[in-house]
Amino acid sequence: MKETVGILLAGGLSRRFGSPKAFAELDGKAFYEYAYDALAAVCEHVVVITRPELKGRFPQTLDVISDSQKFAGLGPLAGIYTAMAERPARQYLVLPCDMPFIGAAETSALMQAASPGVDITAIRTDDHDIPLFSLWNGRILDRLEQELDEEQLRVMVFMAKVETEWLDSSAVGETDAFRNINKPGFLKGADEHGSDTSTGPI
Ligand SMILES: Nc1nc2c(ncn2[C@@H]2O[C@H](COP(=O)(O)OP(=O)(O)OP(=O)(O)O)[C@@H](O)[C@H]2O)c(=O)[nH]1
Repeated sequence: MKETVGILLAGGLSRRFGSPKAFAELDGKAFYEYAYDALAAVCEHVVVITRPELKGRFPQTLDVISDSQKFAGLGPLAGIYTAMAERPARQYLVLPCDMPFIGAAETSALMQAASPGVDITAIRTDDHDIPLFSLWNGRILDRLEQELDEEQLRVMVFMAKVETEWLDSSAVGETDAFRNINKPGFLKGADEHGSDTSTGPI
């Protein structure tokens, strides 16, 4: 079994962004490539979890899978579940495709700062929680499936039910690194520090 598998979440609808965020570009590099590089720097393997219609847009050299039929398109928690179920590992480092300012420095700092033995370690800035940049223990897979079977799809609700450690973002990186880009305007105004924490089933 692998020690750490990276889960690159790229199966959302990107309604607010208007086109699939994974393929949006910043300085000529696709968002998903930033996330992939940040995960690959510290994980033995990276799996991209996306929608069937987007699979062919990723390079064939990457390990790209779709949400399991049972929970397809039900949000990030469902994506994390499928990746965990299909790629057994002791732990998983999760990163969404819309946080292009997270790099190897931040993924490695999160891995080092996480306490051993907790179910999930995630980041909290002064003004918001970042549940999707997080480290998940593989032993919670059954619990996660149970939750989805009960149609509980919210990441934050799941995190409250298991042992989640919230790290202050200052232990992992500069506040600016934790911006997620949900709307194209946030990218254009990158120096305005725009980001949006309002989400669907998170
Ligand atoms: N695999 C998978 N990933 C998802 C799913 N829903 C959202 N994500 C990913 O989770 C992260 C956060 O998603 P959001 O920004 O909340 O949702 P979104 O659908 O991408 O965007 P909006 O339609 O604007 O809400 C992104 O990396 C998404 O690609 C899903 O059903 N399956």
